[in-house]
Amino acid sequence: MKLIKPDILKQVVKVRPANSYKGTFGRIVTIGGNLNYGGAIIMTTSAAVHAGAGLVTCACNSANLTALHTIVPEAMFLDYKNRPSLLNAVQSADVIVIGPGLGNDSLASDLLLQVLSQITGKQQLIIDGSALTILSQQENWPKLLPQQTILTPHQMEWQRLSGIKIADQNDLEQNLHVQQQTGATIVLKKNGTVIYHPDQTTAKLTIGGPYMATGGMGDTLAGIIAAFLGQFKNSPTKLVIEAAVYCHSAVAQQLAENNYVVLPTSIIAALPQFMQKVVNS
Ligand SMILES: NC(=O)C1=CN([C@@H]2O[C@H](COP(=O)(O)OP(=O)(O)OC[C@H]3O[C@@H](n4cnc5c(N)ncnc54)[C@H](O)[C@@H]3O)[C@@H](O)[C@H]2O)[C@@H](O)CC1
Ligand SMILES: Nc1ncnc2c1ncn2[C@@H]1O[C@H](COP(=O)(O)OP(=O)(O)O)[C@@H](O)[C@H]1O
Ligand SMILES: [Mg+2]
Repeated sequence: MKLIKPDILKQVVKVRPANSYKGTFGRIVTIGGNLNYGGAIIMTTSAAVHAGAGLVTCACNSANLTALHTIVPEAMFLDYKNRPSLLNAVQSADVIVIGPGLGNDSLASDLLLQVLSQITGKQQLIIDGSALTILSQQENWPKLLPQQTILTPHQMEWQRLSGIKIADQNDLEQNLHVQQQTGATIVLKKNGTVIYHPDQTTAKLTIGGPYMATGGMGDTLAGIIAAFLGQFKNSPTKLVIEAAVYCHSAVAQQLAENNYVVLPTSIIAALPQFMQKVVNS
């Protein structure tokens, strides 16, 4: 299996062209954040903004509006119960993230199914958090996935989806067998995250560590992947996803030199400087 090396960042993160504008760097819609888990979608949204996404709209429970705009005023807001506006925003997005803090009530599963049926071949969809659990409850879920879907399960979410017990998830063949039924990219998150690409190649992360074991860490990764996909369109999707996964843990590892625990919000704040260092190096 390929190990993801530091030079992945230089291959993907490029100096911005002078004649660019916000539309050049991707329209992202993030969907999630119920009454209890507003922080999750705010972190996803903020991570996408700080990782360089051009325009980010967050669709969540309206109770989260003030917090969202206080933490990340660069993001736009949509009430996820307002179906026409949500579908409109989804239609014009380059990348959609669904799931962080979405919860698993009937509104949540309705939203997921509607988004799944609406995505076109030109868009990329990242399914994370609660949306993975909802997906695992659907009959023949692999067939519901549009082209260019990225699933970002932690080990329990992957167990729910694949039926493969956490203890057996180091078995590449078993994971590939399920992945092949989906056509999707699977980012199986753990200490030593493994990415299963649609062409059945795999790539392993060898950085990051237990200082990352904090709620919101995966929500943040989903936002970084979305931002990278939205803006680095000249690189192959495989490399862009690998670079995003590497970047998340590389920032964490750097912060861990002086911090016992690395907060997702600290990673988010450090992203712009970290990415500039990549292009300066
Ligand atoms: N601040 C917030 O609003 C937060 C909201 N969150 C959201 O909460 C929802 C539920 O997600 P959770 O992941 O907490 O709940 P899940 O029920 O999906 O997963 C947690 C369960 O899985 C088990 N588990 C086993 N291996 C694991 C592994 N490697 N990583 C994580 N869990 C493992 C845990 O012991 C626990 O029983 C998601 O929508 C998520 O986005 C979480 O991200 C935490 C922070
Ligand atoms: N011990 C660890 N070593 C390396 N990475 C870790 C460790 N613990 C957590 N992480 C990383 O943190 C993230 C956790 O994702 P997830 O469980 O979905 O978080 P949340 O849903 O709370 O945002 C993943 O990217 C995972 O790889
Ligand atoms: Mg998660």
